[in-house]
Amino acid sequence: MTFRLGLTGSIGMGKSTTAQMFRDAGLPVWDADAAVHRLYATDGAAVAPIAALHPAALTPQGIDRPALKEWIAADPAALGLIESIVHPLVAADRAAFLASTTGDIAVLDIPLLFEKNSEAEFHATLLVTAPAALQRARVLSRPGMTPAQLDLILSRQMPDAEKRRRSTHIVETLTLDSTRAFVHALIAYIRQVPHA
Ligand SMILES: CC(C)(COP(=O)(O)OP(=O)(O)OC[C@H]1O[C@@H](n2cnc3c(N)ncnc32)[C@H](O)[C@@H]1O)[C@@H](O)C(=O)NCCC(=O)NCCS
Ligand SMILES: Nc1ncnc2c1ncn2[C@@H]1O[C@H](COP(=O)(O)OP(=O)(O)OP(=O)(O)O)[C@@H](O)[C@H]1O
Repeated sequence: MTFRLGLTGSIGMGKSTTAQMFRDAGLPVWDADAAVHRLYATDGAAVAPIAALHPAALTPQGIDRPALKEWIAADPAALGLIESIVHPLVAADRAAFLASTTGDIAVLDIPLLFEKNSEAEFHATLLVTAPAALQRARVLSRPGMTPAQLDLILSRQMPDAEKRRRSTHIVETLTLDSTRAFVHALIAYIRQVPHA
């Protein structure tokens, strides 16, 4: 049995950095965002069904994300329609990854894990978090990001406090060394604890 560890966290909390630490420790990591990028790329499985719903999103490079965002902004039904195509394909990609994984622990990096109420699909969940001021400073240091844009993104994400309540494990990504030590300790802990 492969132990499924769900990894999640809000914008700028250090999810990608932490996922890389699990990779460096030798664990297989599946990335939900990367799966969606594959599905939208040329010949990706979501290209034809999404183009059938919204032809303006079709380009030679696959599905155009800005075109989808315009559609979502203009039509309240759009996101639900996109999700009804993308989510089963993402689930199939994840199932194929898990079926091909022989390791004892697999990490599944899923930005919307709690927003989509998926926690029952994992043996444990790890939330990456940081104090709000550190999160802001990290995100605002990205080129092109403004305080107004960040506030809009944060207002649409589930509050960090709610994610903290729902996760089984939490790591504060204050320094790279302390986070790496936590990652190694969590792997050792999961390997010690008997699970079905
Ligand atoms: C809306 C799209 C075109 C925006 O793409 P873009 O590259 O600009 O941004 P990105 O994918 O990083 O998303 C930005 C933010 O939008 C929010 N978001 C994206 N998808 C969803 C969704 N289905 N429900 C709620 N929020 C969402 C998230 O908070 C995310 O952090 C894209 O996210 C999309 O096609 N989403 C639908 C597919 C989906 O559900 N993906 C989520 C992973 S399964
Ligand atoms: N453990 C850590 N210690 C110190 N700084 C960190 C740590 N993890 C991440 N950071 C810093 O925070 C920034 C954001 O990290 P990262 O890109 O991993 O976040 P993310 O949660 O994946 O973001 P997003 O959800 O926006 O993609 C990085 O530029 C990095 O400098």
